[in-house]
Amino acid sequence: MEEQTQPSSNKEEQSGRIVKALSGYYYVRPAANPSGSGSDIQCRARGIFKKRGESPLVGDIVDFEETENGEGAVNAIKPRSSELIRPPVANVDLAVLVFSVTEPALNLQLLDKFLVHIEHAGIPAVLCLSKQDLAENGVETEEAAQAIRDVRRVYEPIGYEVIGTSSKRGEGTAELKERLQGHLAVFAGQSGVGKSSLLNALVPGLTLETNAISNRLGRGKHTTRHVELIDIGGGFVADTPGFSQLDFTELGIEELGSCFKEMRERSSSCKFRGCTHIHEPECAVLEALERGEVSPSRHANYVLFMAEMKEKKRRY
Ligand SMILES: Nc1nc2c(ncn2[C@@H]2O[C@H](COP(=O)(O)OP(=O)(O)OP(=O)(O)O)[C@@H](O)[C@H]2O)c(=O)[nH]1
Ligand SMILES: [Zn+2]
Repeated sequence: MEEQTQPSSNKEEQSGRIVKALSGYYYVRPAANPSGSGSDIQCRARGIFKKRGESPLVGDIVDFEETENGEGAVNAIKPRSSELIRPPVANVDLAVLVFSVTEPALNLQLLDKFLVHIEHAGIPAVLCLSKQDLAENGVETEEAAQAIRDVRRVYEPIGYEVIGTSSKRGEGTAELKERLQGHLAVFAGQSGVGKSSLLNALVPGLTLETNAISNRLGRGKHTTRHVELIDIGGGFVADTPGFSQLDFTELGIEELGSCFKEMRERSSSCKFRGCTHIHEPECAVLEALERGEVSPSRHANYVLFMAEMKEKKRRY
């Protein structure tokens, strides 16, 4: 007991963040020296975690100490503000949902599905509309321009920030980088929307592979691919293809309504407790829908997800 409070000089306990996990090692960036990967300490986790059935996650803030062989040991994990299962990252406090205005075409149903998962995880979301250049001089210019207007009209009033970007032209990337300052963010979005291109635009010198086809054959398919945090200078981004296969297995049917912000806010005004906002009389959500204050596409997707969840429940 006594010894723990008297560390010898080279065993001083430090704090830091796990920025990478690979083959049983945790790479910790010391809080005192956050300058880059050169300062990372390759650590093992103490046996105590295994005994407790816990394991450190990328994103964790930890106490660690350096051991004799130039490596280190993780002694303690600080309480997490959030915990994602897939991708396995702790303390994510911002989700950037990336959707391209075209190629692939903007899919509001998928966007709402992402938002449900993010709301369920309790993480604030920013919507990033990528490939804006294609809305001006692409093959499907008019559709793309319309898609941008639709997203802003539907999502900004609910309280989601929308940032338009073009990695090709370097537009909006400074604004996005500014928004990421001080955060640990996760980028989510379907394959080919331009997530890697955005990260490359945000971080000078970063060279993530950017080609939808080779990604599909390569890293996008590796389910066991390790998670790594990218230091964007004043913030971190978890580079991970996770989130690609979204399903509702972790979500209870009764929780779905609370994952739609505009429904969550109105549900206390519904006549019935536990109102599903689908057929009940004096439902505040249905009334708002009637008045045009709740978006028809959002409500339709809510009804659709509800049906999907019920169907899944029947099958298992
Ligand atoms: N015109 C245009 N094309 C872009 C832009 N950003 C990305 N692309 C192209 O879109 C394709 C996919 O980009 P990636 O950055 O690999 O997309 P990703 O989302 O990382 O894809 P995955 O790794 O499969 O998830 C590539 O051919 C890019 O060149 C952009 O701003 N404008
Ligand atoms: Zn209701």
